Amino acid sequence: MSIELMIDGLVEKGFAVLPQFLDQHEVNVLAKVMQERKNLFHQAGVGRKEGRAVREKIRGDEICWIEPTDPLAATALAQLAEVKHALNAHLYLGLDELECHFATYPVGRFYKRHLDQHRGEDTRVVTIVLYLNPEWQENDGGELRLYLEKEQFMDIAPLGGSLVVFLSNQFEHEVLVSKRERLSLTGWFRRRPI
Ligand SMILES: O=C(O)CCC(=O)C(=O)O
Ligand SMILES: [Fe+2]
Repeated sequence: MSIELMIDGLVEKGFAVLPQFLDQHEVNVLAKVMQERKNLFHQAGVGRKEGRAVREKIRGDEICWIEPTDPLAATALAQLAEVKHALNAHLYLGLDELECHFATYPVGRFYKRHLDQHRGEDTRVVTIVLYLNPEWQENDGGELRLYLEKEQFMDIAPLGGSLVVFLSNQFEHEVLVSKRERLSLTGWFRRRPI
């Protein structure tokens, strides 16, 4: 993995894509962990606090939160901790913990355009998405569409092992309809509340 390239991308554009951040073996391990925890997943919601609700026309993924000490996710979490250290060392972001969950989009599901940082007191600073689909094909859909300036956008296929990193308050994004079950580990590096 090339942390330098990631830092350059974040400084210049606010986002970076790192293909093969995780090796195929580790991708398979995590995909299997997801499979084994199938009955711990629940339908994801949108909104905050009392307003939080499941709205499948906005967001159709099912999620399962990951504890920082989860032994079966330890390799990936250690690599992500290195990412955090690099971000803090080079960009002085003051990132603290990683809040993360596994997510699965069953066939036909999507997540409409949104921003990850909620208005108000939210401390999510950097979004990371690590894809766990070993054999994703071009026509399987499920791309992450990242909105750039002037309504331009970039589509990123959820290829197994690739990591996408972006500043949470700067990029609206959406997940296009997935034609196959689509797996990922999604997370947010948070800043300590002041
Ligand atoms: O899975 C992805 O590509 C993005 C997921 C996402 O936007 C989210 O969970 O907030
Ligand atoms: Fe998002």
